[in-house]
Order: sequence, then structure tokens, then C-alpha cells
Amino acid sequence: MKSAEWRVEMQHLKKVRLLDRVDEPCLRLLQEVLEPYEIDMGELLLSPLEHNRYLYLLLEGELAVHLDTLDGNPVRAIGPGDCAGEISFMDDLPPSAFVVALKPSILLRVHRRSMQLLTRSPQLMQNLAELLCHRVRLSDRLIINSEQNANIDKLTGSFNRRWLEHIYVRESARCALSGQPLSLLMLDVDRFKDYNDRHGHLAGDHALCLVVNTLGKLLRPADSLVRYGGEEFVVLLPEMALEDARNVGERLRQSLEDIVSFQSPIGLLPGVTISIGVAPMRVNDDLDSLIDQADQALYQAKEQGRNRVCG
Ligand SMILES: Nc1nc2c(ncn2[C@@H]2O[C@H](COP(=O)(O)OP(=O)(O)OP(=O)(O)O)[C@@H](O)[C@H]2O)c(=O)[nH]1
Repeated sequence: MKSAEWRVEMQHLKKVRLLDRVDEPCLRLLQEVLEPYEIDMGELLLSPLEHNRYLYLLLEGELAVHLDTLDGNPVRAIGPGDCAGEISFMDDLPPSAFVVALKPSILLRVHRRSMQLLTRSPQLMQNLAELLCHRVRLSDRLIINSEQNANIDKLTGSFNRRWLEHIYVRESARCALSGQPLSLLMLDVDRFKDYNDRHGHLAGDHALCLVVNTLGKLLRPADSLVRYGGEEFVVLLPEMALEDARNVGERLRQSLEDIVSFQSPIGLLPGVTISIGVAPMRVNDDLDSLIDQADQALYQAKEQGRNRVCG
């Protein structure tokens, strides 16, 4: 980052949202302490590893904010008129994120020692408070999104095992308390190794997505379709007894048998069939013992020739 040679003018300050509606005398004072800087593309402006003493106001260019490392995708971009470093500028702690220039950028910066000057303007303080509120809301949204993503299988978009462990605790307790049954289906794609060998691993991936898309449409909102691992899936059916769960299993099995071929991004592919083991929750069943029961029923379905429901 290098100091720029030009003088900061009023027109520059008018571009910055943080200075919106700040009165002219205060802007004039700020004009004296703001320093213009230029930063090259790819250059690091802020890092959690280095103390920051400045508030940066971006006039031109674009910056990117990265949380943990610079390798992944940025969590947000900073455009002209926005600012950077405001949190570490205020609390005098290391920055909470990396900020890097996405384009050659022009900035104004003000040192912490001029903080008193900023606090003279109630309007500027209000703008700053609003900006910090906005940042908090963004962070909350990021936490919610990452929490949701942590429960989702990346390939198929179904729930993953982590979600199953979480939802089982809730649903089993709820059903036990209200005297309702709960059942679990264990599903496995038939002869999936052959499918991969014959049509390729990518085709296998599309077939797994087909399974999730097809079965997902047949389930109630309260049911959870979970990719348990590889080509194995679990369906948790709260408030459902064994007989009804068998019927659901049969409907799921049939729905895939009916798909002889399907259109995928790599062309027309053959459908797959599934075998299903059904298990009703018994008193004192935990998730492992219930899965174990369903797994034994699934084993029988495979033994009896596949593409069937047992249990
Ligand atoms: N394409 C693809 N294949 C996977 C994935 N996860 C697991 N597999 C494959 O699924 C196959 C499972 O094979 P097996 O456990 O032998 O069972 P199977 O061939 O389905 O035979 P049965 O279960 O006895 O009907 C293995 O070849 C794995 O490589 C995945 O995410 N994508």
C-alpha cells in the first residue's frame, strides 16, 4: 500500500456512506486527518495476525473479506463508499478477518488517535452504529448458513448423519412422550459397484442424486431423508408404526423401480433399484440399536434378491 500524492477534497468525503449527513465543519476537520492511499490488486489490507490502528474508507476499487484463510471464497465484498477495519479500529483488538484488494483500489484512512474527532459528530456515530449493526446481522446470517450447511450432504443435498443424530434425539423423545410410534428405514442402492463400473463414477453420483430427488418428493415434511454414507440412506419416520412404514418403504422402492432411465447432465442413464430394511423404535432403542435392527432387515432384503422391503 502506498501513500497517494493528491489532496483529500470534499467531493471524496461525499462518496463515503459512513459520512452521510455529517455536517460540513466536521467534514472539514476530517479532511485534515484523512490520508489517501493506493493499494494494488492482491495486496493484503488487514490481517488477524497484525494489529490495525486505522479505519479505511474505500473510494474506488473492491476489497474482499475472508474469515479463516485467504484460500477459500470471500464471505463478502467491500465496494466504493463502504469501509473496512471499523471493528478493530473501534475495539483496538486484532482484525476479525483478512481483507484483501480484489482490484487496484483507492482508500482514505484515519488513525485511532483521531477517534475523538469522529466522536464529535453524533451523525457520524449513528452511521457507525448502523454499520456495526449491519455487520452483526451479516455475521448472524453466516452462522445460520454454515450451521445449515453442516447438516447437508454436499453431493445430493439430502441431510447427513450429523443431522440424523440431532433429529433422532428430538423426534424419539417427542414420540416417546406422546406415546407415538417412530420407524426407521435403511435403504441401499442395489449392485451399485456394478453401476459405477459399467457407467462411470460420475454416472453413479447422478444416480445418487436421482435417488434423493425421487424419494424426497414422497416423504412428509416431518420425515428426514439422510445420506448415511456411500450409497446408503436412512429415512426417519416420526409418528409412524411398522405397518405404515413398510407401506412407505414399498412406495419408495416402487418409485425408483419405475424409473427405467433418467436424463442427467452427462446424458441418458439407467435407473437404479433399492433394497430397504424397516425397523420400529422399541423401548430403550437408541439410534445405533434402531439402525442395527433396520440394517439386519436390509441384509435380509439383499439376501432375498434385492429390490424389496424387509422387516
Ligand atoms: N458414484 C459413487 N459411488 C459411490 C459413492 N459412495 C460409494 N460408492 C460406491 O458404491 C459401491 C458400493 O458397493 P458395494 O458395497 O459392494 O455394494 P453394491 O455393489 O451396491 O452391492 P449390494 O449392496 O450387495 O447390492 C462401491 O463401489 C462404492 O465405490 C459415491 O458417492 N458416488
